[in-house]
Amino acid sequence: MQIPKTFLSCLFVLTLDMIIFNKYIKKMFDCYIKAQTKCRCNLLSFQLFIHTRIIFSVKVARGSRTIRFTSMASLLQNTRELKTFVVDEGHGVKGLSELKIKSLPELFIQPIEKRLDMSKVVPYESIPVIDMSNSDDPKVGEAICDAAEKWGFFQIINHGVPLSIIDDVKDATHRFFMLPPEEKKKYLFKNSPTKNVRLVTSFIPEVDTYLEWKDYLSCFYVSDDEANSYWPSVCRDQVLEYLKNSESLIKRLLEALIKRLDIPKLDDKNKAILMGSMRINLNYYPVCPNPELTVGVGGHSDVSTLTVLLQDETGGLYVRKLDSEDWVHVPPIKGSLTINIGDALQIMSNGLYKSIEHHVVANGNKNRISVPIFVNPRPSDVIGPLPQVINRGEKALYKQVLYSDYVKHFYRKSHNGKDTIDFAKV
Ligand SMILES: COc1cc(/C=C/C(=O)SCCNC(=O)CCNC(=O)[C@H](O)C(C)(C)COP(=O)(O)OP(=O)(O)OC[C@H]2O[C@@H](n3cnc4c(N)ncnc43)[C@H](O)[C@@H]2OP(=O)(O)O)ccc1O
Ligand SMILES: O=C(O)CCC(=O)C(=O)O
Ligand SMILES: [Fe+2]
Repeated sequence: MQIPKTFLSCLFVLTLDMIIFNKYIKKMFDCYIKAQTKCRCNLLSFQLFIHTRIIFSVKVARGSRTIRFTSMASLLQNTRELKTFVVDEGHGVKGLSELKIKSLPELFIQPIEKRLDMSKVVPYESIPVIDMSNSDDPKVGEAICDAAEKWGFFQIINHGVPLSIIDDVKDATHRFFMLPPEEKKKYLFKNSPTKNVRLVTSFIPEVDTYLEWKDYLSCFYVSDDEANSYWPSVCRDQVLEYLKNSESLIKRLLEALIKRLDIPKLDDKNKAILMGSMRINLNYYPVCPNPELTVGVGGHSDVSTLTVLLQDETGGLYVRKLDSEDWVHVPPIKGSLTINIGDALQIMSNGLYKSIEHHVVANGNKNRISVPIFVNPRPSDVIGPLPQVINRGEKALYKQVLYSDYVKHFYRKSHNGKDTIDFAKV
């Protein structure tokens, strides 16, 4: 097979002596030719490591056949170059983690106050675990409302979402993140054909001064047709199936929660404001060289009505205990789901239910995934304390706000504990 002409116009950023270079370039061309003839890949990415200090990153794209050689030292020292590699080229922190770097680049070193202080973790406390097998039983409903008031977080077992569907969505998450960067890059906001699907590293890399050690794919559900057209095909069916299978669970949870707000049932009107839109994220937290210096996700509360969180068996999610400096670990329980109240429900319940700050630590040994379903009002809804709550004679603690304004406010700043809700305070 012929080597394409454009191969000759390569960009070299070399810190290598030419003898080593010649030896490895020959290997790379061999690899390229083999892969082109055997696999018929559109896009290939080879990364060869020499010692652990130098990386050759060879990218061969059908449209723009380019080869780029970058020294690992230069990549790690130059924050702009590193941000481009991680954020803009589809490598993500996963790509960085796979370079087997020995120490965390400065870009990811979080100020000490943003990291979780492990001395504040209390091992003897845990969030409630609720068995949902008999969810019509008033005692189960009471347990859900108590947990939402006192903890804002609880785990559920026997929730009715089949284990096979849960396993499929976990596999699908791994499949998506295993895609080569050239493939994942298609879902970066700047390339995605829809604003409802976006692949991101950290939280808001444009705003975060120090990046978080997390990649995520965020999909806002509009319709099956839209999902079929735009969601990544390697995970789309499993993610949709998981969303569909969670719907009845979400309704049962909301039905239980609104009873304590003097709302007898979930009708079309309150259903729209409580669960009118869904966003599902696939979170990937790769192995980190210095987990103690960074965060997976910094302390934040969700802006949802409620969140249904699926975590794998790794652990690492911590929840702040209500009105306290203590933190509690959420241990993985096989087949369980974690539920947390978001800001929208804290606002609608006039503070009865608590949207609690939570935090994910980075891990030095294992890649971790999690899949939150954010159950939300519709962007066009105006939210505020519900009339049924105010009719009980309570003073409104929150203003009426357009939900999309609230969410945009959340997405314009880095994580900072519970500060988003100030936007809606009276
Ligand atoms: C991601 O890491 C996280 C997430 C979280 C917790 C997340 C949640 O609780 S998600 C629940 C969010 N709620 C919804 O998505 C429900 C309703 N959706 C909306 O209200 C709208 O879709 C919208 C988000 C407001 C977007 O409105 P629209 O005007 O149609 O769309 P855009 O113009 O594209 O976006 C406006 C604004 O928001 C930014 N943005 C939107 N989506 C995302 C996203 N997925 N990731 C990052 N940023 C997003 C966008 O950049 C725009 O900003 P401007 O400043 O340019 O206005 C907890 C912890 C995490 O680490
Ligand atoms: O990964 C986790 O366990 C939690 C993630 C999270 O808090 C979020 O995506 O909002
Ligand atoms: Fe969260």
